[in-house]
Amino acid sequence: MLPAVVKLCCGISYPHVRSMTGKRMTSRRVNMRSVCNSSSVVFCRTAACGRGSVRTGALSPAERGSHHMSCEEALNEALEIVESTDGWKLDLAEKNGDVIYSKALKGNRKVFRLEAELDASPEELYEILFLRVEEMHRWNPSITSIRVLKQVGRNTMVTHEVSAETAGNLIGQRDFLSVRHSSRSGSRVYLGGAATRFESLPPQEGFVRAEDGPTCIILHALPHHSRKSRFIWLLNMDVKGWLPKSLVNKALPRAQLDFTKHLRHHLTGQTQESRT
Ligand SMILES: CC(C)CCC[C@@H](C)[C@H]1CC[C@H]2[C@@H]3CC=C4C[C@@H](O)CC[C@]4(C)[C@H]3CC[C@]12C
Repeated sequence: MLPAVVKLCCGISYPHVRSMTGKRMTSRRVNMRSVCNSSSVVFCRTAACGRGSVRTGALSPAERGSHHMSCEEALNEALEIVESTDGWKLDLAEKNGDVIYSKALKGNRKVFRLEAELDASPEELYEILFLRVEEMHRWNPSITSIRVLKQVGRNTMVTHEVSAETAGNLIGQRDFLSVRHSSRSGSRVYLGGAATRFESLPPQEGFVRAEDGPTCIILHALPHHSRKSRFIWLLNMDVKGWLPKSLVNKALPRAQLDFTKHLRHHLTGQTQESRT
């Protein structure tokens, strides 16, 4: 009952989600769910009543569409995809050990799973990738800006992201409107995201609004290393616009490798800073 109420009052829709997998999530992750549940309730209450710093208001039934998903369902959906064992093919393998696997979901949408090892603890990465998400454009030239439009507690936020128009990016500039959510299970940190609609920020003129998610990042500490993590990132993106699939499916894993490269570079700077 509660999830249904949550979804109803949330006014956040994930139109593409169900058509993609054709099923709903089961509650496998008991401890994670309880963390998520509490924050999504707060989130939805705030969204529906317009309390908090940004008034969102409730979306009209037409805007809402017929498919709803709560933040936690989106994260679970992404985890289900990333942890599935069938259908993955090696897409790219870098000399430094970074690998990307890809898999076609129903509807022939390709998703990508990057696996890398990073010199930072899950906690440090959580700080960089979630708490300080608005600073990402400073160290990642693929991103022009990220704004937190709404923050609900520590674990959930609505963000607007604009990707950069860089020479290496064959796809062109995009903007995204996502709900982002974090949760933990022991020493693991999960970051989830999915495209959403937000009344006060309809698609912008001159921008192609792409849809990110359901997507997730899993951060977990490597055994016997206090400052090393395994970084697993599911990229599940509909870039929209008329583009050949072959081009998109080349650009997306490239974008993942670039992201990881910039993140590493940023981490090196941070380590030097903390030593001086
Ligand atoms: C190829 C073109 C279209 C897109 C290139 C830019 C892509 C790689 C950028 C644009 C927006 C970015 C996302 C913006 C916000 C977050 C939330 C954070 O907690 C983890 C990283 C994550 C999920 C970023 C991953 C990289 C991202 C998806």
